[in-house]
Amino acid sequence: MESLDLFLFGLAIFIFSGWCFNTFIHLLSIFYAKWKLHKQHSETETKDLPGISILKPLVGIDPNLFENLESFFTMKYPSFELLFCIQDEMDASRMIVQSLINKYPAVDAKMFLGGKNVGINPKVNNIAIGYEAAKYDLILISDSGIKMSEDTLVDMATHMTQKVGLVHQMPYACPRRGLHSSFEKVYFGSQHAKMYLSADILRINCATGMSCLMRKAVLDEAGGMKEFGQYLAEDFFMAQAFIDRGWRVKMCSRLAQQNSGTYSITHLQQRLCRWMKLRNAMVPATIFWEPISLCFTLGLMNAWAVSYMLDLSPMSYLLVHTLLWFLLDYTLIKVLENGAVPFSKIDFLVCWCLNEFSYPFLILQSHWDPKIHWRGRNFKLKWGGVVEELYTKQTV
Ligand SMILES: CCCCCCCC/C=C\CCCCCCCC(=O)N[C@@H](CO)[C@H](O)/C=C/CCCCCCCCCCCCC
Ligand SMILES: O=c1ccn([C@@H]2O[C@H](COP(=O)(O)OP(=O)(O)O[C@H]3OC[C@@H](O)[C@H](O)[C@H]3O)[C@@H](O)[C@H]2O)c(=O)[nH]1
Repeated sequence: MESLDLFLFGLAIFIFSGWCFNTFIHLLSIFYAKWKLHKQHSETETKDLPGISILKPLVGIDPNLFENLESFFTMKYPSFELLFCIQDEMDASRMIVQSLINKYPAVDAKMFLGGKNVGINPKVNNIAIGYEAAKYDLILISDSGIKMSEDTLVDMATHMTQKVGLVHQMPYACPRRGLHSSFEKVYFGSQHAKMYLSADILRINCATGMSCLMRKAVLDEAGGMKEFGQYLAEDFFMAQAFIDRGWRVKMCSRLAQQNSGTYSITHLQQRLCRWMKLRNAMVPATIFWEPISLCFTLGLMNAWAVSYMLDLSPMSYLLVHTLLWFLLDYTLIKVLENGAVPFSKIDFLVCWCLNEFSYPFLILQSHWDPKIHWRGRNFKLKWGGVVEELYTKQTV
């Protein structure tokens, strides 16, 4: 009996320490975001910045594509080229790109059609020709849904100091209409931001590939696009290749403004579930840690722990815990917004609850259905992250 008591007491201490650690990284991420993000750059900083080849993989169109791509033509940066990689020759995005090239003749922009089969990852295949044609030593891979502000490239390039090999942007979202837009902001501005910022402080590889500036020579040394095309999470393996070679991977001070015109809560959740499947295969420790780092799971576990150790009411503890977590998340999103949050506190509460209650089901789904569906294609992931494509039998 005594040894069971000892075990339970030890377990309660362990859970309580996990809670303290989690609250510490929550606070740390807020202070780090306040210190790191939204830095201004002087005019003199922009001088002597190196040229950048920007790779834009495109497949299909959405209502905001023109606006998003146009933001690349209007950036303030000494020298850059835009390399639009269009997966399918008949793709409607071709017309949008052509009209922008005509509208901004002074901008160095080219189009590449059809990609090149270097592996399984369709995004990597799509950018492979543009990658080979890139004329600068730095390349920026930037997804189609990203909208750039005028000074983002300057911010990224100034982070590319001597020891740094890869500069990435933390994912966030532009304000759009409807609750689903607020939901996207709440997810990326709270749960995701806390982990992403903490990972950057602790130098854990967490780089998301939607906006990544990289030294091309290092990618070439690692095997080029052929090497990364075998993985679906090419972003994780690219960042790892830099770390393995002794380069620093750094987050910059501008957020990646996702502004796709096609968005809904279900669409976002399916995307998050796809990312979760990638994480489960590449970093299996997250299978254990991710579920218990959620507000209600950690809260319930710690409610038992504190009631066991201190004879506190688990219910009142759970209420205080949830309120504290909620307030920390709201503070974090305010810091990311660098001003007022563009929706009401009630909307925040609704989206926050929706995310906290639905996320455990996404975790279950990621294990239940391990196949990956991405833009109409199906893939099977192997442990380690290597992927193979699954084809559906066509019956005539
Ligand atoms: C009691 C508290 C313990 C805290 C443990 C936290 C474990 C959290 C696990 C996972 C959440 C990470 C979310 C990060 C966003 C990654 C987004 C993503 O999946 N992107 C993919 C698609 O672009 C990409 O291929 C993956 C890149 C990296 C995945 C690496 C995951 C490891 C993350 C570890 C984060 C630790 C945070 C620091 C906590 C101490
Ligand atoms: O078949 C495809 C799918 C996607 N893509 C391009 O890849 C980019 C990202 O696509 P999506 O927006 O569908 O996907 P995500 O935002 O979830 O991508 C994210 O997760 C998977 C990683 O490999 C990516 O680096 C990351 O950005 C877009 O620019 C898209 O045009 C292709 O070129 N071909």
